[in-house]
Amino acid sequence: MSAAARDPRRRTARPPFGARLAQAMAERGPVCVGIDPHPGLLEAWGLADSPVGLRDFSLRVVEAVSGRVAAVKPQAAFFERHGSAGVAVLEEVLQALRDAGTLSILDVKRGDIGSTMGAYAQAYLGEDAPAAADAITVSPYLGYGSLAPALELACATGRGVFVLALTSNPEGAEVQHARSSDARSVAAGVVEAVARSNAAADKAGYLGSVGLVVGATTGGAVRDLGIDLASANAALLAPGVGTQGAGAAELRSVFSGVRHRVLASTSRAVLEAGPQVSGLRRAAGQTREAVAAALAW
Ligand SMILES: O=c1ccn([C@@H]2O[C@H](COP(=O)(O)O)[C@@H](O)[C@H]2O)c(=O)[nH]1
Repeated sequence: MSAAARDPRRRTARPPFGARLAQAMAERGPVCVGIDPHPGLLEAWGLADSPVGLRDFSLRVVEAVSGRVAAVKPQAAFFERHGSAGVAVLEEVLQALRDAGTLSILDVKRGDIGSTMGAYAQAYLGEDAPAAADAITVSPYLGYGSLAPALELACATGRGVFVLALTSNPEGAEVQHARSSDARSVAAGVVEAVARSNAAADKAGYLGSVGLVVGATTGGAVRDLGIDLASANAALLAPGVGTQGAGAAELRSVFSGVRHRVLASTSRAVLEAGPQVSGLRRAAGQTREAVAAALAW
């Protein structure tokens, strides 16, 4: 491979992630299905808790939902727990999604000092990286500026990032709801930073490629913290739908005024309908219909 081809910043003809996601949501609705191969789910599907079982599980999900939902979100942790063989399966799953023309959002929640963040960015957002996804989740809690290498590489390769703002777990509030001396909450600061990152796309009339993670379980936090989600020109990845308790009412209430930006994410609630591809497909379709109705899609 030439040095130019190895350069992870090599510009690509791929359209920006924000535009690709907006198109996928317009065509396939506002749902993302997670691939979370929990040991209990592998057992329930009659599969071994091994890289072989992991591969069978994940590729069945890809077969069931590709082309039927806007995006698929593999959870890296469930692959990494199988060591290097599990990571090889993750790379295969990401390739299968590419082959199927379905957007991948790799849930890795990376965040580190800028120089190390550059290496993470090359691993997941580099042009020819084996584990490249269309987008990844990142954590801004080492400072939003530390994410710059990921934002820059995503922009160069037509990929995206989703920045954790208000996570779906109850423990997130102790950090994300904290207020600084000017009374602004940490989460509101993250949303403002994302709005700045997406400003050029906004001006050009496109959805930005820097999304936000806002859990569907976060109740009145968006309102109580005075967060203006609409200002961010960002897709809103909303985990927490299904097993964590959020449904139609929560989606309507948390995302009032920004419903058209929401990409609702659900994993176990669909995966429990396996192991048959037909069952998974039916569950994903029902979720898509229910979420679309809730968000008046
Ligand atoms: O705030 C967040 C961010 C990410 N997640 C991830 O989404 C899925 C949720 O799985 P379910 O089975 O639908 O509960 C999982 O991979 C989480 O790590 C989240 O839940 N909340």
